[in-house]
Amino acid sequence: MGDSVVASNRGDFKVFESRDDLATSLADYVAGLSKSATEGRGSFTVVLSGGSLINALRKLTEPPYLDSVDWGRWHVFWVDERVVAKNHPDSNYKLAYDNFLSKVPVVPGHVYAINDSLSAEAAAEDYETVLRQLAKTGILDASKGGDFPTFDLMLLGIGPDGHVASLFPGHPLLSEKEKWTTFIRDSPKPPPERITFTLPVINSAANIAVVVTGAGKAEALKKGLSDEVHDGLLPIQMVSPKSGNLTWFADKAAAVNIVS
Ligand SMILES: O=C1O[C@H](COP(=O)(O)O)[C@@H](O)[C@H](O)[C@H]1O
Repeated sequence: MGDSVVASNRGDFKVFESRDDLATSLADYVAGLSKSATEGRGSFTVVLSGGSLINALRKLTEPPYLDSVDWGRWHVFWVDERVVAKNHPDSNYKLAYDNFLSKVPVVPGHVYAINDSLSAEAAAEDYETVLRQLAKTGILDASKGGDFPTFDLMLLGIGPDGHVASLFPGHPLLSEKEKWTTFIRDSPKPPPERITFTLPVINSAANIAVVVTGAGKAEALKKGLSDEVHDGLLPIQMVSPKSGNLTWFADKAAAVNIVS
């Protein structure tokens, strides 16, 4: 399949010859985590990003994954959402539904979309209430101690500026230490109003996969893998699971500054 694993002190870093090879390896990885979670706790809690990540999940909608994954035990969340209607072209829910969720037999009641009838602030509060309720019922693992839930898998993309979720470089939201979800009204990337998981929730996940494709992300990926600080840490540099695993999936174009 032409992939290589490159030494990194920031988790497992995998580089792929093509986006197709990356998508196959990502499908294997997600299916493996789904199997261990469903055979263990009985459910698999997976958090999606928007953007290019969704296309990288496409192999999961095909055999053998379509038939072998226990989709009925999946519970699906969003790491961030734009404050737009669910049928708006900017909606992360719409992107995931059209290209992924509508093609696999996930239970509709296990898909936790952000409420699109509320303001940014109210939608963030509402989503946190939903998550806290799921933590009480045991769907969401809150057994590890600490103040934050442990999602089985957090699937992240990164922007060319090094942003993750809707956490942007230099933004005060990067300092949030208590809330599970929060909102932004001045996102530098449109649309300006969004809600997002906070860094403590992201970093409490059992597994975080960062998926990076294309030459436009090469600089952000290089910085994301390094400890060097220029004008503060980039959001991607602040992604560092407390006790979980961090795995990077990059194509050759994105990894051009790291491997030759
Ligand atoms: O605005 C967003 O951007 C990031 C990165 O998107 P990409 O298309 O450059 O991969 C995405 O991860 C996030 O969920 C989204 O809201």
